[in-house]
Amino acid sequence: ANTTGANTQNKESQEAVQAINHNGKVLVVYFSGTGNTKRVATDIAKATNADVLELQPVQPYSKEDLDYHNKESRVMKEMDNKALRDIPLVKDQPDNWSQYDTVFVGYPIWRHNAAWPIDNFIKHNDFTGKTVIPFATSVDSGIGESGKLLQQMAGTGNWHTGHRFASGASASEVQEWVKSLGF
Ligand SMILES: Cc1cc2nc3c(=O)[nH]c(=O)nc-3n(C[C@H](O)[C@H](O)[C@H](O)COP(=O)(O)O)c2cc1C
Repeated sequence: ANTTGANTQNKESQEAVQAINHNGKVLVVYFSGTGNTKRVATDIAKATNADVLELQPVQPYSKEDLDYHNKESRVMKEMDNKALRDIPLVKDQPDNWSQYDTVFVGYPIWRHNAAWPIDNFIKHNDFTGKTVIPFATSVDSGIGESGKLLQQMAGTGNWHTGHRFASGASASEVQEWVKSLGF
């Protein structure tokens, strides 16, 4: 590593890289109900040489559970009742957490916000000193306030605005975005 680089860089270019430590280890953490976010997460991990943790609810969501056209489906009941949105995860604390400098956090957009199965990951980890980059997939909604709300939930970490991909985003779109972050 070039230890004198930080001193010779001007302020502007330091801001341009937004404190991503590209020498550090990268982790991609995501929840995916139907596989779209999983695909994007996998493409990000390939492009950044990252480790991956898929967040899996102890009680997985079936296709019927995710039917948002049915008011009686699991996801719609959870949508209507905050008390049901505490979703235990098989594993919500990544191994060797302290070794990661950059963490990508991925989720589907559920009614204009981050899908709540990631909340226990956000609440149960300390993001101090880490660069956190949210990403989402959705049919047509933007990433909106979802990243900001997760940042508030976390209370720590250096959070980026993040990026929303269409449900069927191509690998090359993902690669371009990752490149734009300087990887
Ligand atoms: C409960 C629920 C709510 C959703 N709400 C939105 C929404 O508000 N806006 C949108 O564009 N897509 C919405 N979608 C579609 C998903 O964001 C989209 O299909 C996403 O790519 C799913 O990612 P996944 O395959 O990783 O689960 C919703 C899907 C579900 C299941």
